[in-house]
Amino acid sequence: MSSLYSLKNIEQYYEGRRVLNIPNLTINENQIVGFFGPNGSGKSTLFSILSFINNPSNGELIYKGIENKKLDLKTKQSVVMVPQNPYLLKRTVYENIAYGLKLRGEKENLDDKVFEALSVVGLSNSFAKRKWSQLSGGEAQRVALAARLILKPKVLILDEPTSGVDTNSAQLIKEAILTAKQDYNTTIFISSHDHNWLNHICDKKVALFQGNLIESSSVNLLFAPWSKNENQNLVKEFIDGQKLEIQNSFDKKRDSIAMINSDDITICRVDCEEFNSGNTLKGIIDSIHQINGGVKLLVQFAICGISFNCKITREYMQEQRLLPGDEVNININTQNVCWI
Ligand SMILES: Nc1ncnc2c1ncn2[C@@H]1O[C@H](COP(=O)(O)OP(=O)(O)OP(=O)(O)O)[C@@H](O)[C@H]1O
Repeated sequence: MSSLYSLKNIEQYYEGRRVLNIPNLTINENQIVGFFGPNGSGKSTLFSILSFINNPSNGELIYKGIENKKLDLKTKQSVVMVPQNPYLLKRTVYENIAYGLKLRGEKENLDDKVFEALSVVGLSNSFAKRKWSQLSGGEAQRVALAARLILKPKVLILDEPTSGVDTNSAQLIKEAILTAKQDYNTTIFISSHDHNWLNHICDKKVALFQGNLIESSSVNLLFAPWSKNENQNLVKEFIDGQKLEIQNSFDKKRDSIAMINSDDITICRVDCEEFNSGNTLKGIIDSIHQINGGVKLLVQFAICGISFNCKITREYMQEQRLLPGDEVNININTQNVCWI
């Protein structure tokens, strides 16, 4: 797999304030990379740099081995973005989808290409003649996506593509993204607050916090509010009364965010007796799916609605008879927690 992007010491400043700081990031071709992090963490800023809309204040951005400032227009045009609130032209769906190709003077077989793009996003041909104003939020989002997919881009950047869409549209968007990866060899970057949806689609997940890249694989972020116990350690109190005490956290502020590596979490069936630590909680498995080419399984589970993940082997899953919907014991080793 060859590297498509290489970022070194990338910084973005707005009004004298640094909002992005990425010492090193390499992204390979034909990957789906998910970006997540709280509001204002720098996802859109990073996307505007990766799509060559903005030049970074400092640092080196290399795309296909070429410095960003030396890229030609055609190469830059092969990277397309669907922004958070995509704008549709006040015209028909057909004209919206055909617009990019027309602009590039590629008018051959336009009808077929528009219908193919519609079908990739799960919309029938009858949508072609609809006006932009006759679409639901989820349909408008998919039309905006179709308008980029028709260009068969080298890189497709999607800024929160599922915010405000229903589960059916989210599923259709997911399928369209996978088609782009498989059939057009597109590399895809997606930002989303929906960890479960991201886990099902991404080859790699990257967390951003206050402009810093935190982790490039599965990570668990536990946000405020925190309470303090008698040892002055921070304690997360879940709504059903369960508590998670973070060891050696007496010097941390109550608005801190705990970062728990998924390797520090072990799950076990309810009848398992191997845990004796006080930090054993109960949760429900949401999903189990393959990562790292099937070598490991990522288990997504929730403790009182708060999502976590950990990694297990297939053998462990079979031995423990773990399935989505199961209640499990969750042991969290809090000795290695990082704070951000
Ligand atoms: N043009 C701008 N001028 C000044 N500050 C900006 C500008 N664009 C973004 N910022 C600031 O940069 C920081 C990062 O913003 P950005 O939009 O990249 O975050 P985000 O992670 O995409 O957030 P969200 O999840 O809310 O979309 C924020 O503090 C924001 O206020």
